[in-house]
This record gives sequence, structure tokens and C-alpha cells, in this order.
Amino acid sequence: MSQLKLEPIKFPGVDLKRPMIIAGPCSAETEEQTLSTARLLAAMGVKVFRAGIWKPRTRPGAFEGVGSIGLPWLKKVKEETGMFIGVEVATAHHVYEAIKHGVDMMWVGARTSANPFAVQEVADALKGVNIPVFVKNPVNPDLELWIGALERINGAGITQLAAIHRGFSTYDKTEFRNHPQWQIPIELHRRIPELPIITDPSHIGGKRELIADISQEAMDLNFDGLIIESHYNPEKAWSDASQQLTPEDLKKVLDALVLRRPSIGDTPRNALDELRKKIDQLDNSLLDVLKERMKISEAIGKYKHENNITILQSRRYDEIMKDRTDRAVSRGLDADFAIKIFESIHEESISCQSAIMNKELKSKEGK
Ligand SMILES: O=C(O)C(=O)C[C@]1(C(=O)O)C=C[C@@H](O)C=C1
Repeated sequence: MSQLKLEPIKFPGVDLKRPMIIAGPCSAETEEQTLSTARLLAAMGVKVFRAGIWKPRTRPGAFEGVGSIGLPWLKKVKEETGMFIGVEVATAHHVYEAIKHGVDMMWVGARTSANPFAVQEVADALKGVNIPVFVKNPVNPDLELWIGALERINGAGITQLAAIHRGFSTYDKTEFRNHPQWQIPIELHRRIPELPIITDPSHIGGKRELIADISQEAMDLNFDGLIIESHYNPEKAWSDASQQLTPEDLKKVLDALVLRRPSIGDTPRNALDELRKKIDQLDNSLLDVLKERMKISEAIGKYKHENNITILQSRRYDEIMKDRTDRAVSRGLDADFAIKIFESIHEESISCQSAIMNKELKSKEGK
């Protein structure tokens, strides 16, 4: 279990009831663009303004941010609108510059959180500073690495900590820019329940049309907030033009969010209790069936050992996968869901038979 020392995030004077909203352009491009966007966001009630100043780009040659000259623009945003301001930091220099210009919150980007040396450098530079720091998931789907980055920042004395879920890189092209893999932030929440999780639908979706659905999904999973890219003229943005919303469209997305009760509380329980009882019974039956199947697998393992047959039987495995997927689909179940289940069953079956072979071998050798 991770032992983070956490305190609630504080932006003095701001009521941070769910969802916490952080919005602003992907990049601060000019003073005029930064301030015009900020004024529109402030007018619609946004309290925390984000803007990238240093942009880690995948390939050289793309716009890499205006650098420190953008920080005074953010300071003006703060003075003029009263919004809190946040930037991404990836090096000690970024942290020092941000602190010098009165930045209120910082986040560690996905490429940085994948690199423990870089995270440690940022953490060391943050020592003695008491501001909220948000840590994006690493680009690769590695929960331990994400928790490690949070621990490093926390180890520097940062207690106002949150995680940002921005999705994960995949080699395959999917409808998402970064696959959400919701099970990873869900597991993070299970492991560290008091750590706020903020979803970044702009980076998950990569397209503005997906932002509303991803935001709703995050709320349905009871995550704590949203960080959404917003630009007064997204089409003309210098970076990530396709995943930014106008402040007006952002307002529409936020107004349409349905916030459900996080716990069952005082809703009528009877119907739910009945359904949960059924789930308990069915899960029990599933476990009985799985136990029965493993017994058969064990018997096959013994047979294979006695007759000197390999454990893996690829043709039979292929047949099973095809047959079970078809049967699942004909029952209205999702094919990928069936594949995951039967892959996992096969893996367990292989490991059970390997254990049998090794045991039998050792007893034959008198070990
Ligand atoms: O049919 C077998 O040979 C088995 O051992 C069963 C089983 C399975 O669990 O489905 C396990 C391993 C093989 O690769 C194929 C199938």
C-alpha cells in the first residue's frame, strides 16, 4: 500500500465541490490570446486557469511553447480575473521560473512522469513549496510508475496532490488519442482512496467531439474533476487545435454533465439489495464452474505428463477461442470481453498444468 501524506487541495476562496474544473488553452501563444481566453473562462465561472508554457512535443520542429516570457501573461490573468494559474513543469528550471512568477499550481506531464529521474528533479526543486501539484499518468499503462511519481512529489513535502488521468499511448490506432483504460485510474483510486483524480478528456479524446462523453464517464466513475483545454479560437491554436473547445462550448459541456450520487445513501435499498444478492449468487456459481474446469485441466495435465505431450495445444486453444467468442456474441456479450475471460482462463490452465508437470518430474527424480 502506498503511504502518501495527503491534504485536501486548497484554492483559497474557491468552493471545490465536485467536479473541480481546470480550463485554459493547451499553450499560451500570445498575451492577447492568453488574456482573451482567460476573460471568457473567468466570466463563465472557471476558477483555475491552465496554459502550457513549455510543451514537450513528440517530434522536433513543432511549437514547443513560448517559454518564460509567457509567465507574466499568466500573472496578468491572475491579477485581472482572480483565477488561480497553473502550468506544466518538467525540469527544475521550470519549477523555479513558475514559483518566481506566482504560479499557484503545477502539473507533471505524462512524458515526465514516465521518467523517475525527471520526476525526482522536479520534486527536489519543489522542496519547501506548499502548492497543489497534479501528476499525470505516465504515457505507458504502468500504475506502479504513476504511483512512484506521486510518491516522489509527495516525498518532497507536497501534500496537496492529485492525479490526472490523461489516457495511455497505444501502437494501434483507436478512436481515442490516448486510450482511457479506465481500470487503471479505478485501481489507483482503490489503492489510494483519498487521492483526487482529475480526468483530462482533451488528451484522452484528441477530438473536441469526444470531450462531453469522456467527461460524463469520468463523473459516472465518481472522479473528482476535469482539466479541459479551451481556447478562444481553437481552429487557429498553435498546438492541439482539434482537442480544444471554445469557452462557450466548454460551458455547454459542463452544463450538460449529470452528477450522480456517489453513494447509495438514503435511496430505496430493496431493489438494489435484491439485484446485489443475485450478483452474489451468480458469482458463486461462476467460481464453482471455474473450480470444476480447473480440476479437469489438472486431469489433462496428468494425462499429458504420462503421455509426454506438450502443455500448449495451439489448435485446441484456437478452436476454444473461436467457439467461445461466437457463443458469447450470440448471447449478446461483447467479443473482446469473452476473449479476455478465456485468455485468462487458458493462462491459468497452462500454469496449473506446468505446476503438475514440475511436481511429477520432481517426485520421479526423488526431489
Ligand atoms: O485441451 C487441452 O489440451 C487442455 O489442456 C485444456 C486447455 C484449456 O484449458 O482450455 C489448456 C491448454 C491447451 O493449450 C488447450 C486447452
